[in-house]
Amino acid sequence: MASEGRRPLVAGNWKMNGLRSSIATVEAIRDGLSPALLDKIDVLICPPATLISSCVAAVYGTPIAIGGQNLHARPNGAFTGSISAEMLADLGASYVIVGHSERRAYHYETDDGVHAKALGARRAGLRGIICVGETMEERQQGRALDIVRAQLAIGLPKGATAADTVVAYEPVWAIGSGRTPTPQEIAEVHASLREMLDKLVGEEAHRIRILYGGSVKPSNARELMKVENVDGALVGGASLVAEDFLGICRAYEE
Ligand SMILES: O=C[C@H](O)COP(=O)(O)O
Repeated sequence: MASEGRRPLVAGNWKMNGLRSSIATVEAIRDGLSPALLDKIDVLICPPATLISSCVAAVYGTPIAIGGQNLHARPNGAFTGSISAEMLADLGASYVIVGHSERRAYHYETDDGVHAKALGARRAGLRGIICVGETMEERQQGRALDIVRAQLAIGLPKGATAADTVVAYEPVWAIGSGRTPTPQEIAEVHASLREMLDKLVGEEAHRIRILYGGSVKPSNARELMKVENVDGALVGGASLVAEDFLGICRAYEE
C-alpha cells in the first residue's frame, strides 16, 4: 500500500511493441481514466521511442505522463543508434526506465551502467525508474534480497530524491510468465529496499516510490497494490491492451 503520502504510480512499459496505429490504445487509456482516479494516482506510458512524440501529443492537456524505456548515459556524441536523456526530454518525455532486466540480460547492462544512466536521466530532468530484480535461481539460493539491495546500492545516484527517482522491483522470473511472488514475498523485498534506500538517502527514502512489476494484471492488481511499501506497478504485457491497463489503474479506485 502506498503510504506516508507517496502517490501511487501505474506505469506501462510497451517494450518493443507498437506501431503508429497503437496511438489508439493511448487515446483509449486517456479517455478511460476518470478525473477522480487521476486525482489519486500518476499514470505513465513508456512506448517505444518511435512513438514518444505522438503519445505526448495524444495525452496533451492531461496529467498522463510519457516516458522512454532506455537511454544512453551521455548527452550526445558518436553513439550510433542511441538516444540520450536530453533527446527524450526534448520530445516531452518526463520519465525513463533504467536497468530493466531485459536490458541487463540482452544488452549486458551492468549496475555501474545503470548508475551512469540514472545520472544521465537526472541531468536532463527526467525521473529515472531504476529496475532491480533477482532470477529464479538467485531466489532459490536465498539470495534475492542481497541481489536487489546490491543492484540498488550501486545503481542509485548519490542524493537521489523522489523528484528524480522511482525504484521498481521486478523479479526476472515473474516478467511475462504469469507467475508472481506471494504478497508476503513482495512485502519482504519492498521493506528491504526501503531500508536500503534509508541507508543510502536517509529521510528521502520515505518519499521515493517503489513499484512492483511482473505479471501484474487486472485480476491480481488489487491484491498486489495493497501490499505494504508497494507504491504502484510497472506493467508490461497488460499495458498493451487499454482495458487491461485501465483495470490495473482502477485497483486504486476504492
Ligand atoms: O516492465 C515491465 C515488466 O517487465 C513486466 O512485464 P509483464 O507485466 O509483461 O510481466
